[in-house]
Amino acid sequence: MSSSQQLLSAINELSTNPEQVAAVRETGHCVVLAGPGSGKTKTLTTAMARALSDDIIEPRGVACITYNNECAIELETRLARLGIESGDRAFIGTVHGFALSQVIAPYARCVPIGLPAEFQVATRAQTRAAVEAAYATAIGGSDDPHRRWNFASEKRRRDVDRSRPDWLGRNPELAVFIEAYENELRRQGLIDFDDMPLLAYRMIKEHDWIRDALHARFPVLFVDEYQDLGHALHELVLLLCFGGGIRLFAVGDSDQSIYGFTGANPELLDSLTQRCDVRTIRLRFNYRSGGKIVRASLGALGEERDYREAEGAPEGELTFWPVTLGLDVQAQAIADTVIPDLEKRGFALDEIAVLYRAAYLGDKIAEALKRAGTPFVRSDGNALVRRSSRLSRFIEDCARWVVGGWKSADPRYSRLLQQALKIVYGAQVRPDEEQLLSDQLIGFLQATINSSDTTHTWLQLFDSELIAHWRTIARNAEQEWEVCAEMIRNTDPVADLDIPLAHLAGRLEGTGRVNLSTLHSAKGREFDAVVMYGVNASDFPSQRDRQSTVALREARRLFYVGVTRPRRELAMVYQEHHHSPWVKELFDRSQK
Ligand SMILES: Nc1ncnc2c1ncn2[C@@H]1O[C@H](COP(=O)(O)OP(=O)(O)OP(=O)(O)O)[C@@H](O)[C@H]1O
Repeated sequence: MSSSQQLLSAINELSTNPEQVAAVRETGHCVVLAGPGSGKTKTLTTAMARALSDDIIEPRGVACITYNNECAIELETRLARLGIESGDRAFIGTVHGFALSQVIAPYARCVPIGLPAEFQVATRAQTRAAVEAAYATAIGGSDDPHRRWNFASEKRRRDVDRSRPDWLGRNPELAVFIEAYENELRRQGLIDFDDMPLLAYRMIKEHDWIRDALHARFPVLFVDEYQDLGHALHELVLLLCFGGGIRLFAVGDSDQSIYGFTGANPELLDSLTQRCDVRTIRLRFNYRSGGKIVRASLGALGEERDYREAEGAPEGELTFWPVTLGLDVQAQAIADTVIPDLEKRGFALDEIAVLYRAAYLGDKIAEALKRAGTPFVRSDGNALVRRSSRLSRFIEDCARWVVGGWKSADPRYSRLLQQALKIVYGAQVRPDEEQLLSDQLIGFLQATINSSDTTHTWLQLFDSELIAHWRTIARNAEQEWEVCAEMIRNTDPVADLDIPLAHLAGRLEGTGRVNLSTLHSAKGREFDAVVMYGVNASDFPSQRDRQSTVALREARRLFYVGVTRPRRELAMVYQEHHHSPWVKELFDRSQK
C-alpha cells in the first residue's frame, strides 16, 4: 500500500469519531485531552502523517517529542505502519534528544554559551565530582553535598528561565550552587542530561535566528504524553510555538501523570487549554477496554470522569485472587494458577501482562515462572533488553533478523540500518558514512545467520565487530554504549545466565511469552489480560506514598495506569484480608 493509501485508511478508521477527525484535520494549535485507550496516540500519529502529506512541503518536516526512548520507539513503530520513517522528514525522540541533536549540536559553535566544539556528556562519576566541587566552593559546611543537590536539581528543572525574579528570589543559595556546578562541568567541556533542554532553551531565547531556523525546518511540533514532560519542555513549547510561529499539536492525560519525581507537572498541560489561541479537543470513548473495566478504572482513580466504552464493546471481566501469604506466595500463585487459568480460557501468553511496582518484584515473578516452565519477557530495570534503550532494542532486533527475520523481512533490513544510523550519528548522515555503516552491519548480520552461537557469544561478537568501531566514530553524544557490555554480563554462562539466541530474539517455537513489566513501563501499552501483582494494603499505597498528598495522588494515578491496560480481563492478586483499599473502591465502582 502506498503511504497516501495508508493515510486514507488510517483516517477512515477514525471516521466514526468526529472529535478524532477534527483533531487530525486541525491546522491551528491543538491540544487533545483524553483518558486511557481513547486513541490519543492513534490520533497524533494520523495527524502527523496528514500534516506531512497535505500541509508541509519537502524538505520541511515535523518534530515529535515524547517522554522517553521507550515511547519514542513505540511512536516510530506506529508511524512506520503509516509509511513514515523517522529521520527522513520526521524527528521523533525525547526532549533531550531534540535539544541535543536539533539545537545544541548544530548551533553551539555559532553562539557564545561556553561549550567547546567537542563537548562531551558527563558520566555519573563526573557529575558527582562536580557536585562535590561546587558544594565546597559555593556553600561549604559539613552537609552531604548530594542530599543538598537533590533540592538544587529540583530548582534547576523548575526555574528554566533564569531572567525571571524567581531564579534569585526563591532560594538564592541553591542558584549559586547550581551555577557553580555548571561552571565546573563547562571547565571540563562537559554537559549533563538536564543541561540539554536548558541550554537549548537559552540558545533559542537569546537568538531569534535559531528559532527561525527551527521553524523553517519543523513548521509543526507534535508532543505526546505532555503531562509527563517537565517545565523545560513547556518553556520550549511557549518559546517555539507561541513566540516562534511553530504550530503545536499536543496530546495528554493529566490522570496518567506518573513522573512527578523527574519534575513533571500535570498543571502545565492544563495551562495550555486555558489559552484562547489553542483549540482543546476532548475524546470520551475508551476503545481498549470493556465497560466493566472502564467503570473499575474510575474506582481505581477515585474520581469521576465522563469516559465510556465504545458502542457494542463486550463488558470485560474482573477477577480477584486472594492468596494466603505475602509476595513470594503471590508470585507462585500467579505462575501456578492465574496464568494457567487465563491460558485455559484462550488467552495467548504474549497477550498476558503481569504488572508490579518495582524491578525486585519482577525477579520474584520471573523465578516463579521459571519454576513453572512458562516463558516470559521482562520490561523493567532488571530486564535483559532494556526497553528504554535504543541500543538494547536494536540489538534485540538484529537478533530477530539473524534468527529467521532475514527470510520474512521481520524486521526489515532498511529499518535496522535506520536504527543503526540514529544510534551512531543521531541526526544528519553523509552518504559515504551511511554506506560504510551499512557494509559493516550487513557483513556482521550475514556472517551470524543460522550460527549456533548462544546469546552470550553472539553479543560478544556484536560488541567486538560493531560497537567497538561505532563508539570511535559516533557523533551521538546521548548514546549509552555500555548497554551491550551489560547484556554480555547478564548472560554470563558461568553464572548459568546464558540463553539460546532464539530466546533473545523472541522466536521460541510454538509459544509466546508472558510480559512482565513495571507499571511505569506499561504506560501506553495494552494487553488482552493484565494481572496486577501484590495489590496489598501495605503496597498500594506504600508507607512512602502516605507521606504527602502529592505522593499519594501520584501513587493512585500509577495504579490507574495499570488498571487501564487490559482489553478483556483484569486480575487482582493480593494477600487475603489484606488487600489495598483501592481494590474495594474499584470493585464497588465496577458494579454500578
Ligand atoms: N476511532 C477508533 N476506532 C476504533 N479503535 C480505535 C479508535 N481510536 C483508537 N482505537 C484503538 O484503541 C486502542 C487505544 O488507542 P491508543 O493507544 O491510541 O490510545 P491512547 O489514548 O494513546 O491510550 P493510553 O493513554 O492508555 O496509552 C488502540 O488499539 C487503537 O487502535
